[in-house]
Amino acid sequence: MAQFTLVSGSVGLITLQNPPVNALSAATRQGIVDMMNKALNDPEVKSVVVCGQNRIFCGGADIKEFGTKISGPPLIPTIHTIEATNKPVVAAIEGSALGGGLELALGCHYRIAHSKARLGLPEVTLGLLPAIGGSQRLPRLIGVPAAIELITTGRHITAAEALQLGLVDHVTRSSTVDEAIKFAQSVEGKSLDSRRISNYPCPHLPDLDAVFEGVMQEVRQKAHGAIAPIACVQAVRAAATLPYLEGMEIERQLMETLFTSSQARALQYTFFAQRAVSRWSMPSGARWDTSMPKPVHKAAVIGLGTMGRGITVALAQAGLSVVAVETQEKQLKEAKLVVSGILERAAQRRGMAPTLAKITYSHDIRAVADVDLVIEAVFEDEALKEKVFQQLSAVCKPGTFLCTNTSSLDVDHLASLTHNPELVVGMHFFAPAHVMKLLEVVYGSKSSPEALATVMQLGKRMGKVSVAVGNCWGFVGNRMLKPYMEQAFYLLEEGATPELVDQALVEFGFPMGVFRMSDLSGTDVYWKIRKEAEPVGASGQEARVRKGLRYSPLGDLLCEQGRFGQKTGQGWYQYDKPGSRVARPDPWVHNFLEEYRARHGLVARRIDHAEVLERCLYSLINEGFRILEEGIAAGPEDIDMIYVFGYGWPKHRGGPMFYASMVGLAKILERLEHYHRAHPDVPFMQPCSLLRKLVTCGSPPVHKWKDVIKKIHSQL
Ligand SMILES: CCCCCCC/C=C/C(=O)SCCNC(=O)CCNC(=O)[C@H](O)C(C)(C)COP(=O)(O)OP(=O)(O)OC[C@H]1O[C@@H](n2cnc3c(N)ncnc32)[C@H](O)[C@@H]1OP(=O)(O)O
Repeated sequence: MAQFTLVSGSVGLITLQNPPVNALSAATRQGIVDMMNKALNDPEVKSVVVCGQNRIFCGGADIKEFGTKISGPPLIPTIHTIEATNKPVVAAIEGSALGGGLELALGCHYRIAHSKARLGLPEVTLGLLPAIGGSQRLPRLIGVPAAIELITTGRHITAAEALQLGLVDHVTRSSTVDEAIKFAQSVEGKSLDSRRISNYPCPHLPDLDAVFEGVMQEVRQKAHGAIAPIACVQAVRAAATLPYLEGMEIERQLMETLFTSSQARALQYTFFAQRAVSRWSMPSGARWDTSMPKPVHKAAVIGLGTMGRGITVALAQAGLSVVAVETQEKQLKEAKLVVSGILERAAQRRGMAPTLAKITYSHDIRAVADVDLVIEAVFEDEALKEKVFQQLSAVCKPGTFLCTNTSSLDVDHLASLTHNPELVVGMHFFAPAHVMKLLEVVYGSKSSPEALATVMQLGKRMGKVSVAVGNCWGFVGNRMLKPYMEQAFYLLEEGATPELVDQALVEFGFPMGVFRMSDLSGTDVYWKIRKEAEPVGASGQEARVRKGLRYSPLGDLLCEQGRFGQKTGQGWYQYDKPGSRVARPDPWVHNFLEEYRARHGLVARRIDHAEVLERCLYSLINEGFRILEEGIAAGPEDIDMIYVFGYGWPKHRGGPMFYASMVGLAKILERLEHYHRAHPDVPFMQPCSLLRKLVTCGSPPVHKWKDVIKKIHSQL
């Protein structure tokens, strides 16, 4: 797991060997300890270079070992030995030096990085802190403000930025290991007194208390309830105020709390789940590793509204040639300006030339005749999309994949209008499409494995977390959102205010609550969908009943007042002016709710945050179990990644299905039964049979659910 070689007569080269990323597993740590002892005790060795096999220095601690009983030696004593030795030790950083890997490098006397290397302390993203001395050494080396920023965000930085910060001593474009060996030889026998970071005083900051107070406030606000960023600030504060060894003790204590926390488990689950969803499968048995994607060099976007513009940017940034089609001349001109502006600003930020030349604009759909893949992004109107798909099927070259950006329309129906339904796939982007990480990739009953593989690969090229899901109303994300929103309306009927519901959800960790979110995206978006699904007043239904089931018309009544949310300056909240982002509670809404309750004989009661969370979240989770049972999502990880990357579910809670497993499936079942007894006319509260089955099977951990689902399907 680590190899020792004597090179150039006097340099001990220690190579970490644990593919794919040389993570610091127990065996690798043992290897480092043994090889370092060998090097430091060998009189022939005058200097040491540490590097990683396969051009990657080290991806940090082995995340798979977290949550198991940790064996193997700790690294802190060895890092102290490295720092204290009189033989110069040089870290040769290629690929990545992350987490524990960078902490090891910080214990070395010199760091030489390849120009393409990436460095960072991303422990916070796993619910931890850099606890191999990183929280104490980094601020001593690069100063408190820069260290806080890197440690609390977990951001990976380039070698150039690392050089600028003083994190590395030299950046090279040639062989890093060769340079490190030459350099190590050049400093053999020289004093290392000025190279031991733990001896450095932390650079002085005037008004330290005020700085940390401000930082803590900012970090708390961004953390949405995550505890690791707070602990990171506390650890850096210890570095800034205490001698090194006392700071190390604070680092250890903070880590002890974080290491076993449910947040760390959730974040580590998310790390692996994000990677697991790329290994997709279809109910037919087709899989990611047996289905070949087709190359896509040139793509087209049809419709240049907000979504189409974002998709055009995402495709261009992924390096594709794009044909952007918009039939309305004014919209086309405006889109061109907006797309160019976004690409120019992004290129400026990255110090690169913009990719404008890759986009051609047209108002004629025939311009897409030679593209490999089309993404239709016209207005969410079934008749309009039908027409576009018929046109596309007629004008595109044979074999062109036809994709629809829809949030709820039937992919199979659109496919049925084309000559080759096997080439049709849904691509549900989230606004803004060039920013949001999630892409729901919807395969229809006729979509070929090749089509799905192609679109999943395209999603990866665009930097998306792409999740393959089956075709049903709302797919996974919006389908689960329906019961969540429905419960929020019922809570208003029963006595809650939009502020109370939203506050409970924000305290849970969402960036905003359901009503603020609805105002932001436009209250009329779901109004339109509701009107289509359940026409108001059809067959003389009562206002609060649809098809014999409970219905809340509150959202419809709000829209009838022209209160479409932020864009109109009024919705569930009031805003200073249309488009303003500052939401304030609105007495008009409170009055509107009171009048509504009075009209329907409803008596307001006190509703607490626990009830809001149980009703909104458990009904959403229940629908998630139905989705798993029906095979619309292949596993709980797929649902969780959709919610984390597309719907603002707090990452430190791992996604709704992981959260359910942490709460306890028996408790979720018991509460759903309770609410269903109280509201038998709300089918979303009726516990799904998969949930019952899992509870009967002893509530297995989330990674075992697939086995239970498979068993259910094989029994059907
Ligand atoms: C014993 C107790 C010690 C306590 C120490 C506490 C202090 C230190 C803590 C840490 O160091 S925590 C770990 C910090 N490191 C990270 O967060 C880095 C995580 N990895 C990445 O960001 C990326 O993987 C990468 C290194 C940038 C490489 O990216 P790339 O896109 O090239 O490959 P991936 O698909 O992401 O990964 C390939 C493969 O490797 C697995 N993997 C990656 N990193 C780790 C790791 N640190 N531990 C275990 N496994 C890791 C990853 O899951 C992939 O596996 P498969 O999914 O393909 O099976």
